[in-house]
Amino acid sequence: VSAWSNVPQGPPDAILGITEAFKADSHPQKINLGVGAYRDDQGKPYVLPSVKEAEKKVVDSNLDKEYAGITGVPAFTKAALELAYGADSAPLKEGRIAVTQTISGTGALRIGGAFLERHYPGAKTIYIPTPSWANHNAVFKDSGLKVEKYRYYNKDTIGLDFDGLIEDIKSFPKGSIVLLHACAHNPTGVDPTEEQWIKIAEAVKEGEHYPFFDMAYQGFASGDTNKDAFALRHFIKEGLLPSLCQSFAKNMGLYGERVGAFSIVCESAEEKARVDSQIKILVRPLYSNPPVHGARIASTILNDPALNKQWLGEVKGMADRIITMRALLKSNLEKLGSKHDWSHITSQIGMFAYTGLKPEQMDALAKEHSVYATKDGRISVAGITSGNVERLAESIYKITG
Ligand SMILES: Cc1[nH+]cc(COP(=O)(O)O)c(/C=N/[C@@H](CC(=O)O)C(=O)O)c1O
Repeated sequence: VSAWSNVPQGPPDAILGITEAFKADSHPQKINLGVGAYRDDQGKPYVLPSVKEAEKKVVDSNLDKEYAGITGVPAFTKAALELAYGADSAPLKEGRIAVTQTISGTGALRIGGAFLERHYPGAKTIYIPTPSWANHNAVFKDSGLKVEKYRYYNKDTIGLDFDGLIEDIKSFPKGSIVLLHACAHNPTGVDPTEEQWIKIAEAVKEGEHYPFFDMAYQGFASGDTNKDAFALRHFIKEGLLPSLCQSFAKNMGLYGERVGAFSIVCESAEEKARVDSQIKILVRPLYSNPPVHGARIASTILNDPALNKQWLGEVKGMADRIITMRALLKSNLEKLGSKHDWSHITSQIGMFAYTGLKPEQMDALAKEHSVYATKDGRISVAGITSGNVERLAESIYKITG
């Protein structure tokens, strides 16, 4: 008998499975609002011109294909830190930030989870928002951490449950690990205001909790990379020593190149050296060292002033297109005479809109209208175009009135 006869059939991935269903649909105007990947106004994947330019430079430099170090391409990780923490960041200038290149954002979360599981002095439990990115739970569980939740989203106001969030953070056992979405919360698109972030930092500091940031959308939320890094940089100004997971999948469109970074702000350069040595010991038996091509593209963009400027313009262009599609969807729903308040569609930020539609309504959207999105009512706004927004609004209106 085969060794695998008792392997059970597992469920399709909540997010990536939507694309399978979309592909199977033959409707000529089908719409895919599932996976959080940017599309242009023709509904096509977008390779940023700055990325094409940078890739040409990389290829023309005839680099070898030798192994990168365990922590990846140094010119990339150095520039990734500067993008996130800011050129004038104190810990950065004092050489106190340990960093490794990772297999995109998921890899950063996994390395971070595994590092905390192995070295965190407190309880090996991580508190994640309700709701959070569908994959967070499995990433941290598979890292060996216990996953608990804190209140984040208020379904009545379709906004932030700020009081609940603060109450929960204050109720955690002292020194708990708290996962925070730095910007463009997935799936709700609801972010704390800067004033609320200041209060969240106070609550985290008061409880001596450990802040673990997931920043998968820097620049993609507001169109301004510095603005989107406000929470992370404020926590550091307050003397907190966070971990950070970065992804260049969305803001550079490097989805399939798997470019990311994981960093830990340490108390001193000496501590950073010890932490760095343990990160290497953790990465080496996992995948030894990361792929160089995507990191070389990202590093070329970040380290070349002209390309960096061009890239920032392109990121802002993506963010602006999303903001325009939010406004178009809302105005189309209103034009149809919908009685609902759709202001959350434009007040939310980043790749996703949390519509408030129920799972059975999302099912009906797919079955009756060939509009595909995840059951939780999240739609990837990037999938909306000026060509499909009217049909989308009609479909939602027919279901919600
Ligand atoms: C918050 C968050 N963190 C990390 C990731 C991982 O991205 P990576 O490609 O590993 O850099 C994603 C991806 N989110 C979209 C795609 C996915 O689910 O993989 C999504 O939510 O659709 C996130 O939304």
